[in-house]
Amino acid sequence: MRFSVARLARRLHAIGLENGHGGHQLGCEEAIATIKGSKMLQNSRVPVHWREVIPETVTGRGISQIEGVIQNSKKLCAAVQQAIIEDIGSGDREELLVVGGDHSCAIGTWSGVASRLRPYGDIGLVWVDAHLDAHTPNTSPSGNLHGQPVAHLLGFGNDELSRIGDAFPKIKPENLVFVGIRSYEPEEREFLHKLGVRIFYDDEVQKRGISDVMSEAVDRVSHKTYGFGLSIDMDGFRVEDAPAVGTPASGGIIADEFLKFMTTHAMDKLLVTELVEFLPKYDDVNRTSEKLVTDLVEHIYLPRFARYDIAEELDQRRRKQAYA
Ligand SMILES: NC(=[NH2+])NCCC[C@H](N)C(=O)O
Repeated sequence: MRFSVARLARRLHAIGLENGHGGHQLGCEEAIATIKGSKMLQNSRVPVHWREVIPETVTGRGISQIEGVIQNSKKLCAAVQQAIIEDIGSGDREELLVVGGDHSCAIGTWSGVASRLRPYGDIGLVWVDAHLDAHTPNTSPSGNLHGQPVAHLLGFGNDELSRIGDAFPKIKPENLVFVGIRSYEPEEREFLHKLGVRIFYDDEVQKRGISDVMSEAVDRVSHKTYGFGLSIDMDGFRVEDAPAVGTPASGGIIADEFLKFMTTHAMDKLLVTELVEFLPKYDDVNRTSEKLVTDLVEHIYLPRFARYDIAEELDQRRRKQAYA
């Protein structure tokens, strides 16, 4: 049934988690309201149907937010599981987008997807980011939970957080790849290297180009899996392409080339996309980050919805400054 017939998906369903207290700076909790109200996104060719928006539970800042993140992760996981029960985000007709929030939301998102699809197979994950986000509470220098989702998804760290959805690790190291990495602490790099996780650092991306790297990344996470997820942190892109972030890092992915890849590579096994770390109050006068969020949604999903080759049309739309 899956992947054997042409996809005729018609709707993009979205789940939002309004979380921000896992971040280094506050403000990502405002991303859902901005994206929901975005005229650019409403005028895009991929209308978003909001299924559910989950308010954030706050218990503190830094590591004191861990109780809050446990609550938020459980709620987001349940919402994602329910969507997949309804055949949304499971590789069939209906597509699922999860919007954060700070990147700690990834624990809820991918725990929901992995636990629900476990009877069918493992899931893969492409983690597009400037950061590795692979600390445990013991190694994190900042205590911030947005720097810790990956370790928990691999089955390490806080017991409650690593057992959201079910008691098993959510991602196997061989089914995880990072793209665009350029800011991390030695402990998290060491941890991932020991597990044998493939990391495409920013210098490799600069050398090979994002298209070449992404096609290898997608191949790797598709190989032995039921399907894969895409977790996109806005700070993975160059600051000029995505200014509205709380932890910017120099270098980064050229958004235009990333978007072009999305229209030229089939990504048949993509299950769910997650967009995180958009911090609206830092957007510029042209609302460059809001435009990139819109472009990402259009470039990832329009090719999946259209029956004809959409690459050229998207190319033209991207170049048009009409939104600003
Ligand atoms: N999702 C993010 N923006 N993560 C940034 C993490 C920064 C740093 N490695 C930390 O643990 O605090």
